[in-house]
Amino acid sequence: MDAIRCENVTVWRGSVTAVDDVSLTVPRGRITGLLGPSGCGKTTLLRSIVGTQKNVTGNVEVLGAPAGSASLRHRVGYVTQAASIYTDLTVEQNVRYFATLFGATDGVQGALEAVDLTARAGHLASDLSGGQLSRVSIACALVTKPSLLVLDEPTAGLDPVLRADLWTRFADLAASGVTILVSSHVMDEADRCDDLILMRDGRLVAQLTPRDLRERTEKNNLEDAFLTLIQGRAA
Ligand SMILES: Nc1ncnc2c1ncn2[C@@H]1O[C@H](COP(=O)(O)OP(=O)(O)OP(=O)(O)O)[C@@H](O)[C@H]1O
Repeated sequence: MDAIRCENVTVWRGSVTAVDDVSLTVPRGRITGLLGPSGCGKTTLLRSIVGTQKNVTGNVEVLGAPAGSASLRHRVGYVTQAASIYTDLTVEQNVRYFATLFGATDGVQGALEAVDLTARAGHLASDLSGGQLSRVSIACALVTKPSLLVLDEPTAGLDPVLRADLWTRFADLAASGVTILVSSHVMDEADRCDDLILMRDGRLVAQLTPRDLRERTEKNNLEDAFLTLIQGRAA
């Protein structure tokens, strides 16, 4: 069974069709990258999948249940673009808070290690840099041990070493059976994914593997390949 099934999903935000008749599936236990230019509808689609988006038409099913169902709350982790943590708590207190809510306090140290924040565990979140705050958010999601982890541009603003570390961590999680859906507008991250969902102007451009994208467009560079795909569609 697929982790996510979207059928004819359309979302209006104000006068904008942020997601326009998108149908796709996300397989379990793999890393699926949701890629496309800024404003193409990635966040809106992710919000529809985790059940926080209003005005969604069509059908969104997650782990066999309708998106947003109460039964999914303990099974889906969502890391938003803006860090959603308590700035008056320390790094460790933030992670421990979410761990306690989900009955997973044994994973606190592991989650801190995964995002390389063990040395900052006792620091107040208000004293952290933007990149460090993002990493606390990721640790708060990791510690809940979700079956599906949805991450909205988690590597934005991180240095290349940390980005590489995080992608390795995502690969480890996927290998352990966790489904990962991760958005990015940086095409060089596409190579880290098993499958790609490419969007533009609210619409699904293609769903394929990085290898298929290269073969279909005869471009080795994935940024060029994406552009070629779009231009081919526009022609
Ligand atoms: N609260 C809102 N009200 C009205 N329109 C919105 C709102 N939020 C987003 N939009 C519009 O919906 C469209 C999709 O936005 P969305 O944030 O989903 O894109 P995105 O691909 O995630 O962009 P980015 O990569 O910059 O985060 C855009 O045209 C945006 O201007």
